[in-house]
Amino acid sequence: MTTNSKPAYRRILLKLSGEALMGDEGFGIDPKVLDRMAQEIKELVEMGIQVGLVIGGGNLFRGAGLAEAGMNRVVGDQMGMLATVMNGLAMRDALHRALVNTRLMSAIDLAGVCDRYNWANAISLLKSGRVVIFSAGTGNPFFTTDSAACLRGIEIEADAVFKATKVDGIYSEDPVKNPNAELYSELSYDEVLEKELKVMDLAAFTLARDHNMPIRVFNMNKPGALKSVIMGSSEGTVITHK
Ligand SMILES: Nc1ncnc2c1ncn2[C@@H]1O[C@H](COP(=O)(O)OP(=O)(O)O)[C@@H](O)[C@H]1O
Ligand SMILES: O=c1ccn([C@@H]2O[C@H](COP(=O)(O)OP(=O)(O)O)[C@@H](O)[C@H]2O)c(=O)[nH]1
Repeated sequence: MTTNSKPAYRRILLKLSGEALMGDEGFGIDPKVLDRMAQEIKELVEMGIQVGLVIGGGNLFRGAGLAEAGMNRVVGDQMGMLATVMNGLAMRDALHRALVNTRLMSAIDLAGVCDRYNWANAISLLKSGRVVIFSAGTGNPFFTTDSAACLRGIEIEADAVFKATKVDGIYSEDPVKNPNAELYSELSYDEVLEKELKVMDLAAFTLARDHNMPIRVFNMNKPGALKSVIMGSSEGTVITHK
């Protein structure tokens, strides 16, 4: 592992899955996990890194799951998007308690709760050192927050999308099912497609590929891993054109 004394990135888009917020609970938000993540994000802000954040909603609702149970898919997706706003509110609160200036934006109008997503405002807030949380995904059903992370990452001209996950990176197979799976440190977009590795859904992935947005997958359950990858360690897996 090699690290430099200066951060390797200037502006990042960090994607946290909703499940990452629930810790060991089966549902909802674990305040201890939220506070730890807020502290880790604070460290980045103190190093001068501009942080955009996309949070999932899978700890509360997923449209596909609700549709399987009989609900209309669009309504289920709307509930999923609102779940990401709830997670965003909780994360903003944790960041404010950690004394980090943070703005919450939503792709859906929620006047009185948070700002409506606005690209120009987001850029100027990031430049002034605020963390900006992009919630409600893309604002459209049938998409995921991985798509939102790639979309916002491209829009704000982030250096890379950092996908925080529960495993150490991308493996030759699902490491939960096969503990002997091989961890990749680098992959090209084409290799991910050829090998059918499940990194994110295809819509999100092809958006990143077409706009040359590097994706780094790393394990957020490891304390300090976020700072370590930002400082240029080779932890996790990076996907680029190579
Ligand atoms: N080739 C693979 N490499 C790494 N993880 C994989 C792979 N295939 C499936 N997975 C699974 O994907 C999960 C992480 O996906 P992620 O998108 O972060 O979760 P979520 O679906 O909660 O958003 C891991 O827990 C792992 O079990
Ligand atoms: O652009 C979007 C992003 C999210 N969602 C809905 O919000 C849910 C929660 O997002 P996601 O599953 O991506 O969360 P994560 O897996 O990251 O926790 C999804 O299942 C969808 O129902 C949506 O409809 N459009």
